[in-house]
Amino acid sequence: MQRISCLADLEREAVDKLDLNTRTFFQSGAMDLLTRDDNREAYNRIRIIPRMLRDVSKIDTSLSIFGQTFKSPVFLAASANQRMAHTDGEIAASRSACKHGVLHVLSSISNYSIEEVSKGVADLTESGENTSVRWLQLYVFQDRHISYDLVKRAEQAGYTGIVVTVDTPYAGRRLDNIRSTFRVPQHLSLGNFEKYADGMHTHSPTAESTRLAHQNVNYTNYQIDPSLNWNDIKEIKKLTKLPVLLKGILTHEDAAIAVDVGVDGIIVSNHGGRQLDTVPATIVALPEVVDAVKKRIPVFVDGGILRGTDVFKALAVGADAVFVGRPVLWGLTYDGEKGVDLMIDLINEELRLAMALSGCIKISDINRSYLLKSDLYPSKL
Ligand SMILES: Cc1cc2nc3c(=O)[nH]c(=O)nc-3n(C[C@H](O)[C@H](O)[C@H](O)COP(=O)(O)O)c2cc1C
Ligand SMILES: CCCCCCC(=O)C(=O)O
Repeated sequence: MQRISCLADLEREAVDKLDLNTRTFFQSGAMDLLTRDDNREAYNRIRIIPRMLRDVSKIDTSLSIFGQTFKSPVFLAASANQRMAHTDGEIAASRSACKHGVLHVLSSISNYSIEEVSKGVADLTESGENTSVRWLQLYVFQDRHISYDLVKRAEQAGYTGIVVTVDTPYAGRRLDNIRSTFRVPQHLSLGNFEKYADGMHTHSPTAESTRLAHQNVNYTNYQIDPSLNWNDIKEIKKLTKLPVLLKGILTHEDAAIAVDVGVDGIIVSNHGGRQLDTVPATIVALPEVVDAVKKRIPVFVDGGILRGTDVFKALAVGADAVFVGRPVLWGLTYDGEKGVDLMIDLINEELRLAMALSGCIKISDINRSYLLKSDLYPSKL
């Protein structure tokens, strides 16, 4: 077997190990996969303009967000059902993030619960060497009590941020999942909802409803509430003292409203191309969001990030940090926690090298002057 030298190698190895059901769930995007693929291709079209002779013998990738320090700006995005990749699932991903001093976002639709993931990393933090920083990704369900309870449980279990996903009032039409009649394996449950399976919560997204949801293709059994709107965001803000971020913003108009309603951070995301096909690649949407936000709150981006140079480009445009989604699943599939360790090490090493070779010593040195201006897409402004 050849040595794994980059995240694309890791993806190839992982994909080889997966059955059709899991592989299509992880790889799928909406309709013709145009946005999923454009997320990557748009990074490839941007050129870096390097500077020389700047003593790059020491490179510092650390940064601070909401008063918390991280060792690298590459964070782990939320994805549902991570035990489909490896039996240790979300616990393995969170442990790896903790050891590397980066943030991990837990999906509402995780197999391990909010509390199980916290317990699963506790031994790493006991020595005081590591701090585990976890945020909860929140789907707002038709039974609002469930979503609000998830926020409270996250607070109690030591999570330090709430990421409300706003691009999923309905699931995107993922043709490969439809063709292969995607199913969550029978032995997996959705850890967060077991306590609501009491007959009182008829709108609880149980594992059974998830199975049905996938079979029904339109996923209505997930019970995500399509009536979600800006007033709900204000309610969620009132509910918690934790920073509340919106994931799925793609325009300067929505970014401006988000700042006005008091949101604490924005994740520019198209859900890895899984929702509305033909929306812009996220690196294309990023400049107008960054310009609208004017550094009042942090802006993050995800989608198609596979290389250290992609991370560099996103930071140069103005992202405070980036998230990787599928690469976490490739790492988990390849070798559980160790596979995620490998994924994080590889992309961090590439980022350090991209910084050194372009003459940037620390994260705050990276800015738009390091990108060829004509490669930055004209936004709709
Ligand atoms: C298999 C899979 C499951 C996902 N589940 C969720 C989820 O539960 N909640 C959510 O907000 N985003 C979810 N996402 C989207 C990711 O958080 C992220 O936006 C996306 O994967 C980024 O693109 P990338 O995979 O190209 O890095 C999922 C993505 C994948 C691939
Ligand atoms: C209503 C759609 C729920 C999808 C849940 C998991 C997810 O976000 C994904 O992309 O898959």
